[in-house]
Amino acid sequence: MIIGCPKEVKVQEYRVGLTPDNVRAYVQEGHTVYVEHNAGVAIGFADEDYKAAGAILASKEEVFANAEMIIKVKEPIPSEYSYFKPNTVLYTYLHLAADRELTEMLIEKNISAVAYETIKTPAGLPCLQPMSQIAGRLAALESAKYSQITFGGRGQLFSGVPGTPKGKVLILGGGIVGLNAAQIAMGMGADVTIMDIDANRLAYIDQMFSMRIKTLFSSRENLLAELPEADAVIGAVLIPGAKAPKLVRREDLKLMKQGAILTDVAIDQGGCFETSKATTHNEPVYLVDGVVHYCVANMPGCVARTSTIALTNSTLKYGIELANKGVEAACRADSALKAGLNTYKGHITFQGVAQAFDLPYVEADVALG
Ligand SMILES: NC(=O)C1=CN([C@@H]2O[C@H](COP(=O)(O)OP(=O)(O)OC[C@H]3O[C@@H](n4cnc5c(N)ncnc54)[C@H](O)[C@@H]3O)[C@@H](O)[C@H]2O)C=CC1
Ligand SMILES: CC(=O)C(=O)O
Ligand SMILES: [Mg+2]
Repeated sequence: MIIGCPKEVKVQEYRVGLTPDNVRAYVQEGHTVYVEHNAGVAIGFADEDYKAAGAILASKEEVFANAEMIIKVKEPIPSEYSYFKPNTVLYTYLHLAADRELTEMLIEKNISAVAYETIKTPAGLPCLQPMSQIAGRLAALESAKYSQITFGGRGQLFSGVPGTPKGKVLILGGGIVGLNAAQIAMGMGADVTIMDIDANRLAYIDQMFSMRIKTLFSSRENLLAELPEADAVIGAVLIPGAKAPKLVRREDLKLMKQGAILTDVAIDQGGCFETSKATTHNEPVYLVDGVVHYCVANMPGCVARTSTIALTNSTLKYGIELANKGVEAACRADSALKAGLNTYKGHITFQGVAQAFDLPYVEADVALG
C-alpha cells in the first residue's frame, strides 16, 4: 500500500503520525511511505532520518495525491479538506461527534476513516490511552499554573504550606485522564476528589491511592455540593465516540470561587462544561463569570516528542494491519479495528456520531458487506 504522512497544521501541533522507526516497519512489510518535508523536524526527527528509514520526502500535495492511506495525528481541519482524494483511507484522531463539517466531508469523499479514539479492545481504548495519560498529567500541571494570580487564577498554591489550606482539585471522570490528573495533583500536595458513575472504577481508585483520595458517585447533587469548594475542576468524562455530557452548567458557575479554574480535557468530544469552547496553545484560557476556562483540544501537542513516541507505540500495530490487509479485511479480522471505523463508503459506521447529528447509521458489519 502507498502510505502518506503529512505535516500537522493545527496551531502549535508538532506531533507527527509516523516516526522514522515506524516508516522502517512499513517499508519492511513492503509498503511505500511518503512523508511531508519537515513533518517531524520540530521534535528531532529530521528529513534525513525519514529518508534513511526508506521514506520518500515530498510536498503536502504529493503526499495526499499519492497515498492510498493517510496517517495523521489530529483530525483534519478545513484548510486540509481539499487535499483529500475520494476513496482514501484515513487513520488518525477524528472526534467526529464534535465536528459535523468534517463528518460530512468524509462521507462526501467516501473516505474510510478509522479513528484512533474509538479503536477498542476488551482492555480499553489502546490508541486513546497514551494521549489520555499525557493530557491527564498536563491537566493537573495547567490547573496549577492557571491557579496563579499572574495567570488569572485565585492565587492558591495546590500544596499550600504548613498552616495554610491545600488547593482543592475536583476531577470529573476517573478513567485514564482522571487517574493521571489525580496522580500529579496528589503528587503536588493537593486535596483531590474524583467523581465517576462507575462504582468499580471508584473502588479501584480508592484502593490504588490507599484511601488517601476522596471518591464520590457522580450525581448532580454531589457535584453541586463540591463545586463551591473547588479551586480547580478537571473535566475528564467520556462516553466513547459520543458527545460529552454537560455536567457543569452555566448557572453553576455562580456557585464557584472567583478565579477558580475549569480545565475541560473532554473538549475534543464537545466538552463537559456548558461554557467550554475549544482553545489553542496560543490562547489557552478565557474567563466566564470570573471562572478561568482552559479548553485546549490538543493538549499533548505541547509535549510533542513524548506524545509522538507514546502515540505511535500504540497506533503502529493497527496501521500495519490496515496496510497489509486493506481496510475491509483488516476490520473484518480484528474487532478492535472495526470499532475504530467511523465512516465507510459514504456511511457513518459509528453510532455515537450518527446520533450526534441525527444522521443515518449503518453498522460497520453491514457496510463492510
Ligand atoms: N484535550 C485533549 O488534548 C485530550 C482529550 N482527551 C479526552 O479526554 C476524555 C477522557 O478520556 P479517557 O480518560 O481516556 O476516557 P476513559 O474512558 O478512560 O474515562 C472516562 C471516564 O468517564 C466516566 N464517566 C462517564 N460519564 C460520566 C459522568 N456523567 N460523570 C462522571 N464520570 C463519567 C466513565 O465511567 C469513565 O471512567 C475524552 O474525551 C478524550 O478524548 C484525551 C486526550 C487528549
Ligand atoms: C486525543 C486527542 O485528540 C489528542 O491527543 O489531541
Ligand atoms: Mg483532541
